[in-house]
Amino acid sequence: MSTVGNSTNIFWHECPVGKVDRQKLLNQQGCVVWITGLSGSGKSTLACSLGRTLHSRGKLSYVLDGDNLRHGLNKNLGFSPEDRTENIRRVGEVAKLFADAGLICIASLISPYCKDRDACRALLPENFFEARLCYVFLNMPLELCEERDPKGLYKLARAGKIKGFTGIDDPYEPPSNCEIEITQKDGICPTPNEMAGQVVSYLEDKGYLEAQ
Ligand SMILES: Nc1ncnc2c1ncn2[C@@H]1O[C@H](COP(=O)(O)OS(=O)(=O)O)[C@@H](OP(=O)(O)O)[C@H]1O
Ligand SMILES: Nc1ncnc2c1ncn2[C@@H]1O[C@H](COP(=O)(O)OP(=O)(O)O)[C@@H](O)[C@H]1O
Repeated sequence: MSTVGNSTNIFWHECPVGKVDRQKLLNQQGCVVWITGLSGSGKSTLACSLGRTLHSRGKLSYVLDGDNLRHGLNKNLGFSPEDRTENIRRVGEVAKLFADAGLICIASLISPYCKDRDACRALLPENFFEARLCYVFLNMPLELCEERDPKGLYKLARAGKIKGFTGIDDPYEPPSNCEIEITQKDGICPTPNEMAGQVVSYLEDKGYLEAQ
């Protein structure tokens, strides 16, 4: 019996079918690929490209996209620092469940604050064989993201019509400890396929695309 947060008198129930059994069934290892970067840096594009590549190789993945989750699970959250922290915490917990289910979970959120990303890392500790987290920093310059501006949000933020927009009047704290960093080469952004290839190579090297 234990107390966790505000939950008192709670019990943990173990099920007979475990993560290792599920991983054998799927012939892969559950893990979390967490894509972080500015709005417009290409997070959703990479997430979809990676999901497609893994699917074509017979690997089961699921995309948790920040924008999409704000249509449901996180629809009561805004963009204050506290709400962003709660957003990342919830998605971290959901991603952990997906990884435990044996899936390759692709989380794609701005996740701008170091402390929130660190908290997710603590949730999925590297040395704990049941959980794995790989941060992918989509390190694209603000100028490029602003030039792309597919939703017109930078324009609204510059005009003062959106307050607290990441990169404009709310900070993006670049990660110093990410597993993969994707940048422009000679001023050219890698294609979505190339970006996905970089992540797939990492997953292959780690052995995550085979059962344990
Ligand atoms: N103030 C502000 N700052 C940043 N982004 C904003 C804001 N308001 C709305 N949007 C839209 O919300 C998307 C980001 O949601 P996330 O859940 O990924 O954000 S966060 O991780 O909680 O910071 C983001 O989507 P992406 O462009 O895909 O990143 C925007 O479409
Ligand atoms: N590797 C890329 N090369 C060229 N354009 C890209 C690339 N990745 C994304 N884009 C374009 O940039 C814009 C923003 O991409 P998106 O995936 O929506 O970013 P985010 O999810 O980070 O907001 C879209 O119009 C998309 O087509």
